[in-house]
Order: sequence, then structure tokens, then C-alpha cells
Amino acid sequence: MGNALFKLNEGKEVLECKVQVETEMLSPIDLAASWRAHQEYFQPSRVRGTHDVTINPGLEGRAKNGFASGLELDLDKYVVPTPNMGSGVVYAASLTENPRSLLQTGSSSNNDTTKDILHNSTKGDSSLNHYVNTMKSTIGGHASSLEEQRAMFVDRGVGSPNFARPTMETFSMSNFKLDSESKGMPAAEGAVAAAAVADQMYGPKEDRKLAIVLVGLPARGKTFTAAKLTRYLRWLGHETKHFNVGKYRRLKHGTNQTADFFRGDNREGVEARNEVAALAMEDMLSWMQEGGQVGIFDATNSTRIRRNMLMKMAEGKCKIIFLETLCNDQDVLERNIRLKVQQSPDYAEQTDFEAGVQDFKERLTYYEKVYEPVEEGSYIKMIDMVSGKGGQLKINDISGYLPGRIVFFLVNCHLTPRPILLTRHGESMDNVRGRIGGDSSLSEAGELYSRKLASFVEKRLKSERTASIWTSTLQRTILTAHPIIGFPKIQWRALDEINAGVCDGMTYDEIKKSKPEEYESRRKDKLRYRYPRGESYLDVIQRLEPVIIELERQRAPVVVIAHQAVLRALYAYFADKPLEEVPNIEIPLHTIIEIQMGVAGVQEKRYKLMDAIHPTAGL
Ligand SMILES: Nc1ncnc2c1ncn2[C@@H]1O[C@H](COP(=O)(O)OP(=O)(O)OP(=O)(O)O)[C@@H](O)[C@H]1O
Ligand SMILES: O=P(O)(O)OC[C@H]1O[C@](O)(CO)[C@@H](O)[C@@H]1O
Repeated sequence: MGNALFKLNEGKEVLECKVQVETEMLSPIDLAASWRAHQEYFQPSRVRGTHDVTINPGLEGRAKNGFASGLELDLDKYVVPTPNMGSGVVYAASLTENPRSLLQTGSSSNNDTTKDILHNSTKGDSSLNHYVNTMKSTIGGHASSLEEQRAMFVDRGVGSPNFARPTMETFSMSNFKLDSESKGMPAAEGAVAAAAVADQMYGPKEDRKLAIVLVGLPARGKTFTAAKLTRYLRWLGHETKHFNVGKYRRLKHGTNQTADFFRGDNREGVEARNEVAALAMEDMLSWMQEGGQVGIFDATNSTRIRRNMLMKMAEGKCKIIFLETLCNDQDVLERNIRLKVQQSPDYAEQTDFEAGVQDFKERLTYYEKVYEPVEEGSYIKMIDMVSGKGGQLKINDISGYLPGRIVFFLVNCHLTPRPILLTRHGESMDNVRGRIGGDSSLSEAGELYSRKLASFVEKRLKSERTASIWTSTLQRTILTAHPIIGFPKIQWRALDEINAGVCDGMTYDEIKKSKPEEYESRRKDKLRYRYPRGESYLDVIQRLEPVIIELERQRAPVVVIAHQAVLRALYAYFADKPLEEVPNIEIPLHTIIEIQMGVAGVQEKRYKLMDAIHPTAGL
């Protein structure tokens, strides 16, 4: 227990302040340092008491601040290069997993189960058996024990050395093996972590491994949905991989199959397609043996016999949930087909676009002849979900933590094009001083940025009267939003900056000097490191999940005015960045990152409205 009495002589008035902190880590020196920082920079908040939601505030913003920002009329003058998402659209299937056995030489395994299953599902064939023999990489026998170890404890942040890790002695459940040395801790936190431990304790092995098997006619958004779901689950810390059978087919049989290859009475074509489907399934199951948790199996899987083959292969190894995409909107389908012919490697060499469209439509008719909608097992049917209104999900036999979250995510997704504008608050007084956290107001440069931002929003969203402005509850974001008028403003506690705990208000140098072990822990593992009485990046990601769901659900533009760590986490979701990279993503001050959500997936554009005046700012 730490007690301190602070006296402040403000002229005649003496302010006394008793501080009592329950801590074994905050020394009186620390307390004095943070009190001094607080005193030195404390300014009463200028926004305290503003409502969490303000709808269409009056013109005071314009009258008071005007637009002394003098933005150019042509916003493209502010466009700066995007670091990596690029403006070109990459074909989603190309980003999926590569076939193991097609890329590894010499690896073979006689997987009798697969041979029998394939034989029964396609009446056997010599080339088929030969092919099966070249299948699949070896399965690491050690994997299951490694996999067992991975899921047992969740690293609640490598934080202060004072938080002892549980040891075998303190952990009574005999069936857990503590592996405190390896970094094999799940990169999960919060709800995900709790579920992981619960699954480990109670869930049968099959439930802990989940295969989402896509079903649908071509151009129904299977790959699009598979890629989006993969991105969401990875962002939450679930080991997730996307396996696309079309990619396997192209690698094994080339990219110039005409529609005939897909005829239901083309025996060779059917066998070839089943072969690569089985190969992809083998690879996915092998990966799960090595620790993978959620496999997204992306193919048409258009017949019961095919789906039965997959269920037999998965028996005892993972739970299968079919995810069927259905679309009855002919305009959407026509657009999809044209997008496919534009983007798919199947038509990369097709010089006559319309001929390509005709060939794809012919392929479609062959699939329609044999298509059997899903009626079996656990399934989710997405029906006309494109626009975000009027569509629906039909589910059957869905239970458990992860399937429930997947359903909730999918029911909120749609393809209505809209921009999401991400920007940090204007430069703050603490940015200038290099101090972290806090609730400081804006510097002069930050106030100038707030006016430029208002002008930018006015121009960029002038035709969007249903847009909204989201801020955190900290004054530097609320003040940045203030000059924007004509749009509802919403304060999210979840958008508050990462909580630096006992380091709040300090500079990185002060932390390095007064708390070297904390500084070093964070340097070593910035993703999982949790400030004492504060947060880790994994904590921030978990608290941002409802924000992501709401951003997916919105059909109108949203301007998110937040903070460096928070925007790193949000950007990582849209840019599908690996979790390990999140804590170091560049999110410069006075720059707007425009995420364009639409029918071709996620694209990015950046506008830099001005430089940060102070070189240390934006740390
Ligand atoms: N739920 C959906 N319903 C209808 N169209 C969708 C849906 N989701 C995405 N789309 C649109 O469908 C287009 C094609 O999607 P995608 O390439 O994923 O089709 P696919 O079903 O995987 O086709 P194929 O089986 O030929 O690979 C996407 O560019 C997207 O605009
Ligand atoms: O994780 P990092 O790199 O310390 O960045 C987060 C920090 O960035 C800031 O938003 C600005 O320095 C701090 O308030 C916050 O602690």
C-alpha cells in the first residue's frame, strides 16, 4: 500500500491531495514522477461533459473555427503512397495456401483412408491411385503434443516479472503439461483466450479443430467470404488458414481449362477435381495436426457425394460446418461473373473478354445441373447477403463459442461499397513532449489539422449525408472532431488509446530509466506485453472487436478519429496484417487512411493533409 500527501501552493490557496495506491510496483519515486508529469502538463479537459452522441451539431463549429485550413479543392493533391495494400486488387484465391505435396519433392505417404474414400467417391482410377501416392506431406507425430501444449495456458501478457507464471505445482490439472519455455503460447487474449482454455479443458479434440467448408455455385462469393472470415479469425488470434481448391487445380492441371473440364459427365474432369479437393483436404488436416485451429476449405463442393468424401476424411479430426452462399439477384450474378473473368487466372490468357464471360457462363450451367444444396450436417446458409439489407442467414445444428462468433460476424457483413476513413487525432501537447497516454489537448498544429480535417470531410463526404464521426472519449480526438459539422458524432470508450497503466504520462526514456525490466519486456514482445495496471496490444484488439463488427455492419461512410495503437489494430484487420506486426505499423499523424470496402474486397488510399510540426511528435 502506497500513501502520499501532495501539497500544491496555488498563490494563497494550498491544495492538498492524499494519494493511496494498492500496488507492489509503484515506488514513491514513480509516483512522484507521474504526479510531476501530471502537474506539469495537466490542463482541465475542454470537452468533459460532452454527450457520447451528438447529432448534427449546429454551425458553431464552422462559425467559430471557420475553415482557415485552406484545403485545395482537389483532394488528390494530398494523396500519398500506400505502404503495402496497393491500389490494385489481388485475386483472393491467389493469396490462399499453397499445396504442400505439389511443392515438396519426395514427400509421399500412402494414406489408405484417403485412397479408399477417393476410390468410393469417384469409382477409383489408376491415375487417381497414382496421384494419391504423391499426396500429402508427413504428419509430425510430435504435433499433437505440441498442439496440446499450445492451448493450455493463455499468456496474460509478459508484463511485470512480479506476475509469476503458473508452475506445475500450482496447476492441479494433471493432464496439462506446462511448457513455460517455448513461445508456443496462443497469440490470443480475452474472450478468445478464455474459450481456448475452456475448449482445452472440456471440449473433445474434434470440437477444437474447425473446418468451415464452403459450398456454392461459381461466382457466389465463396472465396470472397472465405478470405474475409480468415482475416477476421486471424485478427482475433485464431490459427486460421484458407485452402482454395481452384488454386490446387490450377497448379496441378494448369489455368486454361475450358468449360468442358467442368462437365458433370466428364469423368476425367470429375476425378481430377476430386483429386485436388482431397489433396487440399489432406493438407488442411495435416496442418491441423500441427496446431492449426480453423481451416477454411474453399471450393464449390456442389454435390453430396463430394461433401460426404470430405466428412469421411475429417472424421475424428475436426468438426465440419458447411457455409453455403446463395444469391438470387441476377444483376449481382452478372456483375460477379464479369469480375471473375476480369480477375481469375483461369482467364488471364483470354484476350476476348466476352468469350471469357460466355465460357464462364457455360461452366456455370454444368455446375447448376449437378448442384445439390446443403441439407446435411451443421450448416450456415448465407442468402442474398450482398447489399446488407433483406438478406438472411439460415443455420442448422450450430453450437459452441467459435461457430457462434462466426455466425455473428457473417450476419453483419455485406458488400455495399463505402469508405472508412481512419485518422489519428491532431498533434497533442503530449505528442510534442513525447509523453504517452494522458488526456492532453491539441497543440497549435493539432488544432490546424482539426480544421483541415473538417474541410477534407466536408469535401470527401459532401454527398454522404448519412456518414458518422467516431472518436474515443479522450479530448484530443473529440477536439479534433469538433470543427466537423453536419454529421453525428459518437464517442467510443473502446477507441481510447492503449492504457499505459503505471507508465501513463511518462516518456519512453523515463520508462527505460525507472522501469528497465518493463521497458525490456515490452521491447521483446510488444504484442503480448501488458503495462502493469494497463493493457497489451492483444487486449486492445479484443476490446476493438465490437468496433470492427459495427464497421462491417455500417452501409454509410465512417470517419474514425482515434489513436496510434488503436489505429494500428484496426488497420491490421483491414490490411490482413499478421498479429506480430501490429505494434509497429506506421500510422503517421495528420494523415487519413481511406479503407475502401466494396465488391472487389478491401482497397486503400492515403491523404496527408500536413506534416507534424514537431519532430518528436507522433512517437
Ligand atoms: N455473399 C455473396 N453473394 C453474392 N456475391 C458475393 C457474395 N460475397 C461476395 N460476392 C461477390 O462475388 C464476387 C465473386 O466472388 P468469388 O470469387 O468469391 O466467387 P466464388 O464463389 O469463389 O467463385 P468460384 O467458385 O468461381 O471461385 C466477388 O467479387 C464479390 O463481389
Ligand atoms: O505502442 P506504442 O508504439 O508505444 O504506441 C502507443 C503510444 O502512442 C501514443 O498514442 C502516442 O505516443 C501513446 O499515447 C501510446 O501509449
